Amino acid sequence: MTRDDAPAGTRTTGLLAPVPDSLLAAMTQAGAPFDLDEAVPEPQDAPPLAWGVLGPGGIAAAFATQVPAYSSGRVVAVGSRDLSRARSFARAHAAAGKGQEVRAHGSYEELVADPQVEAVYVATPHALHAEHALLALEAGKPVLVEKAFTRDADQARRVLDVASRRGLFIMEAMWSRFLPGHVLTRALAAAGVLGQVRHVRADFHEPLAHVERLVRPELAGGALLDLGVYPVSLVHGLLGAPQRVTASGRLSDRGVDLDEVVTLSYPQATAVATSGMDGVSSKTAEIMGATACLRLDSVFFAPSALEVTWSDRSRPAVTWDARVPGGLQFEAAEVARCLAAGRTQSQVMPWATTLEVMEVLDEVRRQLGVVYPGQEG
Ligand SMILES: NC(=O)C1=CN([C@@H]2O[C@H](COP(=O)(O)OP(=O)(O)OC[C@H]3O[C@@H](n4cnc5c(N)ncnc54)[C@H](OP(=O)(O)O)[C@@H]3O)[C@@H](O)[C@H]2O)C=CC1
Ligand SMILES: O=C1CO[C@H](CO)[C@@H](O)[C@@H]1O
Repeated sequence: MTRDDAPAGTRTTGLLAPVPDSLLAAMTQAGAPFDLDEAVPEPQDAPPLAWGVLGPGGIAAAFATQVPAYSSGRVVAVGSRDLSRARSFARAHAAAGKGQEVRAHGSYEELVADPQVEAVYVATPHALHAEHALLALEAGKPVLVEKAFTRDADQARRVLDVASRRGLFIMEAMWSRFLPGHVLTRALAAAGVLGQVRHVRADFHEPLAHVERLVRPELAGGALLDLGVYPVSLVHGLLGAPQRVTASGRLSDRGVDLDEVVTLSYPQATAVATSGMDGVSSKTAEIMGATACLRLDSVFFAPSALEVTWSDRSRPAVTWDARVPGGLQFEAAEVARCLAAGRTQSQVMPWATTLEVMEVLDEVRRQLGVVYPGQEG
């Protein structure tokens, strides 16, 4: 089905503009007709879910704004190390709570024990994700853990092992994967619309060297876990786990990575993922196939537009305005759907994907010589 019968802007929780018929037709010609409604279900149609936010920082505020605004989910509680911070977050987000108060807890332990909380969103610095995910799992709660999933693959294995043993849902909050622009990108590549994918390039550099959680090695700072995880995850979503990883980059005086160039090699393809926290980049990505190139316009991890250009110059380029309001509602809706279906992992962001991405990040840091406190032995 196409969206051409829906005036632009009517599907305000999903798409602002319909996908061009020419793209959908290219997919059908390639033998894989694409049902956008099935691939990107409306977040408003997901089962309702009551979230508890663990760590009321910057992204937690975006989550608590976007999830109630654009999906059937709502935030019912927040936990902070400091009750006054929890209270002020709860006040700020009460209006979005669909008539329900947001309960403020002065500890993470109290948050995960709150009987009204059906799922926990871990939004703390990278080094603490494992500890906080385990806290929620031990309390019997399903968890959505901000990216990067954990400090390293060892921690990821430990967390996934506990989720598996307890039969509880857990997912890395790699929100880009659930955005319509990324779903369509993967579908176009998988259908062969671009020809065989030969090369992927993506960059994410932003001047963030003033951000405390990114400069501190004990919080697993550095560009890679914060920014580099996006291009690496994009490449993984298209090509899977690489055969070989090579990396070079610069380190700060405190020993975190300021930037990196990561090359991922596959039998039939290559990819270059770059990231950095002391420079500016276009934040674009290109997927270069044998017959066409797909460009994800800035920012590629929440694309404003997708453009396909063909090697056959007589074929007109196709551009789609891929913007959506919010963005975090898509991953939250996926959690709600998985829980309603009794699943412990998402098929879009499965545990194996998270682990393989973490293994790439580990290998990059090994080659750069970044060792976080606690990893020495
Ligand atoms: N999906 C996205 O677009 C984005 C994702 N992120 C991810 O979200 C996570 C958090 O990032 P962000 O919101 O920017 O971080 P912030 O620094 O804004 O917030 C982190 C929160 O963690 C809590 N915390 C617990 N222990 C510590 C500690 N030792 N030091 C500092 N804070 C601590 C704090 O809450 P309190 O002390 O009150 O309990 C704090 O508010 C990261 O994993 C990051 O990669 C970040 C930005 C965007
Ligand atoms: O995920 C993220 C998205 O972009 C931010 C920068 O603008 C990052 O700091 C953050 O962790």
